Amino acid sequence: MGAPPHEDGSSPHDPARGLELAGVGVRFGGLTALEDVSLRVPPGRIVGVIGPNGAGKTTVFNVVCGFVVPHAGTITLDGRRLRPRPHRLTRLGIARTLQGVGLFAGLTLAENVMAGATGSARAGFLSSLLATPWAAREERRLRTGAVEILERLGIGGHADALPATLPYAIQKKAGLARALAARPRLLLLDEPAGGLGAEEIDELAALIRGLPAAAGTAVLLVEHHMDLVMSVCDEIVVLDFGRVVATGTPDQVRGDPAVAAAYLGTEAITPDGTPGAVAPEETGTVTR
Ligand SMILES: Nc1ncnc2c1ncn2[C@@H]1O[C@H](COP(=O)(O)OP(=O)(O)OP(=O)(O)O)[C@@H](O)[C@H]1O
Repeated sequence: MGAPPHEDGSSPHDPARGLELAGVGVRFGGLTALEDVSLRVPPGRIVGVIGPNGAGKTTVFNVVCGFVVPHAGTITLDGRRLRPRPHRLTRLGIARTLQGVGLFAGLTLAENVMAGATGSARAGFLSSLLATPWAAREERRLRTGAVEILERLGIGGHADALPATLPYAIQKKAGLARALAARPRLLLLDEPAGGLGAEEIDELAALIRGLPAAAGTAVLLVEHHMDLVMSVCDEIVVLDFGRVVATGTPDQVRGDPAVAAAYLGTEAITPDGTPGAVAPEETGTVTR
């Protein structure tokens, strides 16, 4: 057994723990967005958060990023209490992709990824300002690392292109590359399938599946697209009205009556993530 937790809810640093939310509660005025939410994302694992509209998925994402401060509970990363601030995430070992793309429009893909590695959009300024051999070497090193990541995601050929000149799916991958460049302990993926077609989502799923095992990264995925969630996640946490109603493997969650009840009475969620009145027995999907 490990050492006991500290008074503030944290434990001694333990890189095997990953992200943990314990008893997290969030209120917006009189509305309870999260109530007693606990979940764990161990290193090297992908955990998905799903739930009907308004269930609290984005709020989970926002408390981990520091956009929303919970009134109750604790958030720890590798045993250490997290008090996240959006501008300090890189330093805390956290990277995130955004619902849209969020790349710097004036920077090439490689420069965007370099910015992800340094936590600053000023990649390239260093050598132009200092003009020292050291600064030039450092920039070459960053660029080599950036191009390697882009190649790993299959978009190395676009390293010198500006985002707006590329298809949306490539821009989304570049957003992922930028997040990976920070070598995060925790990677937060916010609706990565948004705006992509079925084939592009399959490709993305394959990429996401390959991420954490290689780097030991903990991945938290918030996503509406059931097929992506079911195919990439090791574990799924289901929220309803801000509470965890089920946790388990994709198969366990699919067959859980509490999950079906949470989704009951609203549109069916089909495997391609589109709404439609499809019976669960026909599709093997969760309906609400
Ligand atoms: N900034 C805010 N101010 C007030 N209420 C909010 C705020 N953010 C979220 N809420 C409310 O908190 C609840 C949870 O919202 P949240 O966006 O986390 O749900 P969600 O599961 O991500 O929903 P969706 O699937 O529609 O994106 C909802 O009732 C929502 O209206």
